[in-house]
Amino acid sequence: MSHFFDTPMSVAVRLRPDEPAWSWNVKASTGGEAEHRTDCPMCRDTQKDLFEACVQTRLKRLLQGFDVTILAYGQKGCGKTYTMGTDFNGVMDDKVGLIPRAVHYLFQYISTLKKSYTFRVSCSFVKIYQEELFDLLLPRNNLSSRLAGPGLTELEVSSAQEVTDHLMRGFAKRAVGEKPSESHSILTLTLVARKLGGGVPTSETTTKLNFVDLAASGCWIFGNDADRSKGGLVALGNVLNTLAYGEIAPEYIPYGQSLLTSLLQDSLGGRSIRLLIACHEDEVSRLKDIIQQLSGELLRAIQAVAKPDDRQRLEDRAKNLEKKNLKLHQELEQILIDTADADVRGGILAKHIVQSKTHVRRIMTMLGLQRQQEPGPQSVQSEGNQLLQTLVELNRIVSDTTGQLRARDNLYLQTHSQQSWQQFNNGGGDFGLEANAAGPEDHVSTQQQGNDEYYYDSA
Ligand SMILES: Nc1ncnc2c1ncn2[C@@H]1O[C@H](COP(=O)(O)OP(=O)(O)OP(=O)(O)O)[C@@H](O)[C@H]1O
Repeated sequence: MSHFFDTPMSVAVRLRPDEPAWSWNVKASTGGEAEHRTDCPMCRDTQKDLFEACVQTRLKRLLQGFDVTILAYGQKGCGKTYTMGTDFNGVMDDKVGLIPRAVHYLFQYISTLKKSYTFRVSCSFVKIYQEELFDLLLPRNNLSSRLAGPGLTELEVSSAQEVTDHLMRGFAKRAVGEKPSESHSILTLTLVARKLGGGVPTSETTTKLNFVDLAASGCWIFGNDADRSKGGLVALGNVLNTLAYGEIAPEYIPYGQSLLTSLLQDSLGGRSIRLLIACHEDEVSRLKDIIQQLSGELLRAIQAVAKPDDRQRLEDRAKNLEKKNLKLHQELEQILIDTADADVRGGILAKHIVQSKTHVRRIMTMLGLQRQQEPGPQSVQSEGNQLLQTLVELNRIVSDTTGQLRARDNLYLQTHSQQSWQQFNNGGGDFGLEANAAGPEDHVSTQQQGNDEYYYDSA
């Protein structure tokens, strides 16, 4: 925290330490007629830093006759309770908020002044929910009680721990019935200081220290009355705005607009020091959260209305078919290596080619169906074309291999025939006519394997 102006009305902006730094000014406008602008320090500091920079010095003003009111304002979950320490759990660690720190500091401070003063400190703790006041310190039951006549419980306290014990008990009651974010809570310490002169009191000063953990708001406190349902927030804004004009007679300050402002009347105007801590969540983080939330909702909506994804299914099917075809191709190559008989090879080749053609036709049929609904996905077409290329290549291999095998067989037969004829001519004679009937030319087939039927027109 850089610096802080000790003025009657101050505004501090609190950002969580993990949020990115950003600068801003708070502008409190009253309809354009008067304008009060406060340069706010960056409050991404620790609880300790915040306390030391903003609260500590103000506590000393209590003994100078000033009421001190510290208010935490902001949207739901932005750290009002954390900042105030209203949810204190009894452990004084780094995370402890302003209230426990302040009461410890205050009791330590007044203990150093005992030679010149006597002190009486009392504590009250209330919540305001929908313009009703609930006493959080009534000892007789565990629930907060709506006030009806007798007035607030004020418990005398002589140590910081007594105050924090009351705070913890009261906070537990605050949470009963509705969410803490829907109610205001006010912890008030009333300090009666009697100045000693010659061992006897010579003067008496009564001052109040208020910690106000406001209900969550969705709007900035100044100049926006959209949040009227939160009751006191708008009234508080009106009071603070009016006070910002300067010297104004109390009857013109709209304290009566809400229970909150009525209760705090003495501590908001006159000789009071007010600190409003605007707890703020980072806008970028908030928008990111919204985007994430909307993305999730969109996805869920799509899943709810979408039919099964045919395109994906077709692509998966095409890939499976290509894998099968590749396997066939590998088997074929192995057969070509292993098999010596040309006719057997030819038969197996023909079978595989038929299988491959079947696969291709199935893919093409699926793609054709898909195209009737919308343009076929490029990836599926590309799969189909690749498979066709494979088949064309396969066909070429088959033709070449068949041709080579036949040429070899023909050569063999020719040679064999020539040998036979030679043998025959040389006088073997037993199979001469048959050998002539099955002349070498008849074994040579001119079978052609045209490629045309494998081409797929992807247009
Ligand atoms: N500056 C901070 N550093 C670390 N944690 C924080 C800080 N501010 C808030 N938190 C954490 O964020 C959570 C919400 O904070 P908190 O309850 O104080 O918000 P709130 O404004 O009081 O909420 P509500 O409006 O619901 O009452 C808590 O778990 C709190 O510990």
